[in-house]
Amino acid sequence: SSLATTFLDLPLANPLMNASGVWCSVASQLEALLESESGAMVTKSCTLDPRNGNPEPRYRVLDGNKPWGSINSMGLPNEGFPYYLRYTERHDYETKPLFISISGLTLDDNLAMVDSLKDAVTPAILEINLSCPNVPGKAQLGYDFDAMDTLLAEVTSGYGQRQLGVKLPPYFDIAHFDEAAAILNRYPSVAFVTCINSIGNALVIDINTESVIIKPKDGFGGLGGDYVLPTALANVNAFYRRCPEKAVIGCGGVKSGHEAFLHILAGATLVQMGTALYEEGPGIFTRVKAELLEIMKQKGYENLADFHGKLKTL
Ligand SMILES: O=C(O)c1[nH]c(=O)[nH]c(=O)c1I
Repeated sequence: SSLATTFLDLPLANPLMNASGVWCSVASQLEALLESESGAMVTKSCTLDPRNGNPEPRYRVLDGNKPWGSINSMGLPNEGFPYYLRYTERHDYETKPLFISISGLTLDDNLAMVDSLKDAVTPAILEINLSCPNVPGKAQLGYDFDAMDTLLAEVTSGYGQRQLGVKLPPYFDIAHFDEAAAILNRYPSVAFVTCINSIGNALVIDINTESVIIKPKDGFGGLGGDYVLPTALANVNAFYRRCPEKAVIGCGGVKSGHEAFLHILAGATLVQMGTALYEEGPGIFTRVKAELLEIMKQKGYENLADFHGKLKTL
């Protein structure tokens, strides 16, 4: 069996990569991802200028010894767009593809970053984050369909119809899947969707301290890990069914070959890891690769195409 795949006509050794935001904010982390066995990698969502982000503690795993998931309200800390643009200029694209994630605070900031990327003519693949839930006072684009439509119209024309993708928040209503997909399908150059970002504004309470466990936003933060897997699979499959011309990248609740297999069965071409990578480090890619291969062997699948998107219904 083989994990080899392609994405936007690029060859990948395997479908596994990090989720934006995890182990990808600074050069040392990006170099560790490059050296890891991931098939691809993505940078931390960036703004035009560097940001410190929210006060700490701003990331916690829940039930520490056996983390069922995580909650975070990082607040978009990042080194600023120029830092990541410089990394795209020195990345080794022969080793693995690189995605660059942007999350501008304004439409103009997003357009400025897109314009610089277009001029840079870099092989890096643009993933526009429409779903950061943790910038106080800023509603996320993914839940404002008019704003999302406007952004995509401006960005796709600004990017000269070059292929790009969007990172979406989870949706929980069939009508919302329909509406979001209808907008996305009007932009053929949006070649992929990454589902899902964290489930926004959850609240974790510690019974011993009778307190919330992260400092920003009175403890409200994005949920990741085991808790989000069924929602992640639903969003992957919903957009896989509704956007036949686009690829879907699955993200949410992947911590072993098992969940990676489920995401691919549901329609994901690539699979991202966030919480599990945060807790285990880049060695996780070696483990999950072996686990996924083992499951494929048990089931008699030679390659990913043998089961990609082949989820059965009853
Ligand atoms: O708080 C963050 O930095 C953050 N946290 C998330 O869970 N998703 C995001 O897209 C972002 I930009």
